[in-house]
Order: sequence, then structure tokens, then C-alpha cells
Amino acid sequence: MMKNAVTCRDVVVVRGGREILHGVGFDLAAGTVTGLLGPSGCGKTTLIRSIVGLQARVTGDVEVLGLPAGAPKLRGRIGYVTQEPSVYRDLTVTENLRFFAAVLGVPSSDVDRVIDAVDLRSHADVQVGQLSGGQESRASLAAALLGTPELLVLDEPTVGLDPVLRRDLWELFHRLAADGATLLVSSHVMDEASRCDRLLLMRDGDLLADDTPQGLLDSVGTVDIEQAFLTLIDRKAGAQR
Ligand SMILES: Nc1ncnc2c1ncn2[C@@H]1O[C@H](COP(=O)(O)OP(=O)(O)OP(=O)(O)O)[C@@H](O)[C@H]1O
Repeated sequence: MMKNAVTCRDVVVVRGGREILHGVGFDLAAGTVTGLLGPSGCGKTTLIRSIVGLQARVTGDVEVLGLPAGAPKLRGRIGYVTQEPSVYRDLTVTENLRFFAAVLGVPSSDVDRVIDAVDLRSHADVQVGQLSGGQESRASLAAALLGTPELLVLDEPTVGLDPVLRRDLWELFHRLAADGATLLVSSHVMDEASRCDRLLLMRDGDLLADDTPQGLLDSVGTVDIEQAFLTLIDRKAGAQR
């Protein structure tokens, strides 16, 4: 049986006095790329924060790599890239990565590997403040790849990237999964859905679907994921009427 890297059961989160997640449950199989898709504000970042152990007021069960989310032993086993760049703008790409490698206790030889992985070799000695938005987000991704984490959680990593870079990044995600990593990648761009092994479709703090891209299309009876998402919303609204 395939091992699960993440198991969520009945996850409820309250933020600012409002219930944001209403009892979410799913598994992430090890070595797969799962897309977390849904409109802005539906709760993707909140769910991601619950998995990486940064979210307060989480009830239900969130198990990550066999441990409760947030367990100190998970540090170094999870790579998390937020929507905000997490690298220092006054340091070069290489200087940033050497710094993070030292903090994580990762050999500095790993720096070259992650620079190549995100295709930033030509800008390795450029200050992050002088990079384009897409290059800066790839520098953040490179930092998250240091030490080869078993779980990579990426919050909208392809925002602002051109189609070629997006394609290259998705290829990288699948190479990492083939090497055994588990990836959860959030996006509100539905056309990225077909690149995932599995999809979690979210709306208003609930999971509308948890399926493979083809399984979703077959079960809903549509030809594209965006249409499937809209059909599921209409069905749910109809059921609630
Ligand atoms: N710090 C906070 N305090 C209170 N409520 C918050 C906070 N951050 C987010 N929220 C609320 O939680 C809900 C879910 O936000 P979240 O950031 O998880 O959505 P998202 O799906 O990641 O959106 P986006 O795609 O725009 O990043 C939103 O209604 C938002 O207003």
C-alpha cells in the first residue's frame, strides 16, 4: 500500500473569530504532486499553514510524515514556500543559499544543486533585489529545496511566471516527486490542474473534490477542470436550496 505523507481529518480552523476551514479531510500519498486549487480567499493558505504547523486554532487531526503537524522533529523535513519572497534582497542568490544552508546544517555543496534545479545559474551572483519577480520566487524555491525535504508545500509558486518557466517548474516538481518527495502546490490557475497527479478543489473552506484530473472530469462529465469546478459549485448550490 502507498504510504501517506499527509493525513488530514476533520480539520477546522478559526481565524479572526470566523471559521475558515469547516472540517477538511484528505490524504497526500508519498511521492505525488497534488494541486490545491480554489478561488482567492477559499482557505488554501490556511490549510497549508495547518499542514506546516504554523496555524493557530486548528482542531481535528493533521499528521505529517507520521508525526503531528508542527512537531519539532519535522523541522528540516518540510520545505515551505510562502507567497512572499523569503530571501534577503541585499544578498546575492548564492549568498542567500549559503546562509540558509548553514542555518539548516546542510552541506554548502547543496547550494549548487538547488541553483541548477531552479535554473538560476546565470543569476547566481546577482543581488536578489535586482532580480525579476519570477527569478526572486525561484530563489525562494531554491532555499526550500536545500537539504532535500521529504514534503514540499508551495503556495502559488508559479504566479507571475511565463509559460516556459511554469512548464519547467512543473517538470521540476515531477522530478522531485519521482525521487520520492511529496508536493502540495496551491494555485488559483485552473489550467495548471492537469499537471497534477491529484487535485484538491476547495471553495469557501470546504473540499469540493479530491480526485485525479481524469477521475474528476469523468465523474463530473466535463472536458476541462474549470468547467468541472463550476459544475460542482452549481450542484452544491442546488443541493443546498
Ligand atoms: N490573519 C488573518 N486573520 C483573520 N482572517 C484571515 C487571516 N488571514 C486570512 N484570513 C481569512 O481567511 C480566509 C482564507 O484565507 P486564505 O489566505 O487561507 O485563502 P487563500 O485561498 O489562500 O487565498 P489566496 O488565493 O488569495 O491566497 C479569507 O476569508 C481571509 O479573509
